[in-house]
Amino acid sequence: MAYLNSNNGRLFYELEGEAGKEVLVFSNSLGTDHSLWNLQVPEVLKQFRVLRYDVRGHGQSETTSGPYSIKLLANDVLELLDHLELEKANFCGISIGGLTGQWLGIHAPERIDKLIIANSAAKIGTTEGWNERIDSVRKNGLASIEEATRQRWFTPEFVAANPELVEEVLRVFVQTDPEGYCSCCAAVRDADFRQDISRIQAPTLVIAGTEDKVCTVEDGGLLAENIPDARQVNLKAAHISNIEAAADFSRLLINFCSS
Ligand SMILES: O=C(O)CCC(=O)CC(=O)O
Repeated sequence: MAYLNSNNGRLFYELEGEAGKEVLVFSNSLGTDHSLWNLQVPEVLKQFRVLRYDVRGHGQSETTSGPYSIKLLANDVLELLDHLELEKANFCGISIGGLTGQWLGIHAPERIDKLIIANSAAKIGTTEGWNERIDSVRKNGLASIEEATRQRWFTPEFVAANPELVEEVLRVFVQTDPEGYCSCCAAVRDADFRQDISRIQAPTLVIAGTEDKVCTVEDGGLLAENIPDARQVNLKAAHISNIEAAADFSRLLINFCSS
């Protein structure tokens, strides 16, 4: 575990695995941190080096003054790769992490080997919806939207069967710095890659959740239809599919990156 000073902000990261293996970078969703990938890492490490980090304003990464942009968040990844002298890597991002992946695929194709965009979209939500969420979090804190978040992130069946796992994810959520969260909400609000995704050259795997109401199967379809070398797989899960369908997610990811 280590820190990098990136664009005047301290970024937390962890690089694991044997030097010489290909690298897979994981980028977390809004209100989570690098621990989101705990269920993937042991399997992935059998074949890849794993680079995880906390998105700016989340976990142990610093909350610099906002609002943020996806370009800023993607440049954090490029600085991390430069710092670790990694010329190219596979990149897997979920939701806001998937937007970061799209930016990298469009603007830094020479740094991205294979791209996995999970539970994301070329445009997520509406300006009004994001502004309402920002106002509500600034006034009432993240705990005030915890229950609604649980319902968007996991199906009721998964919550009932895995209460401790779900509570652990939500514990990270309520501990997230509200200002960091709001600054990232603004980055999601302002991102719209619908006109640009056709420029992504990296082989791309789009993963969607059949029960995801935030980034739908149709949102995944728009990505898969417009990115030239993309295919889509739908998992039976809500928004946080890498946890709700962890084994299938890991298998897909590993098969795709090793093909
Ligand atoms: O999860 C993200 O990174 C952004 C999309 C979102 O609104 C997630 C949520 O809180 O339901």
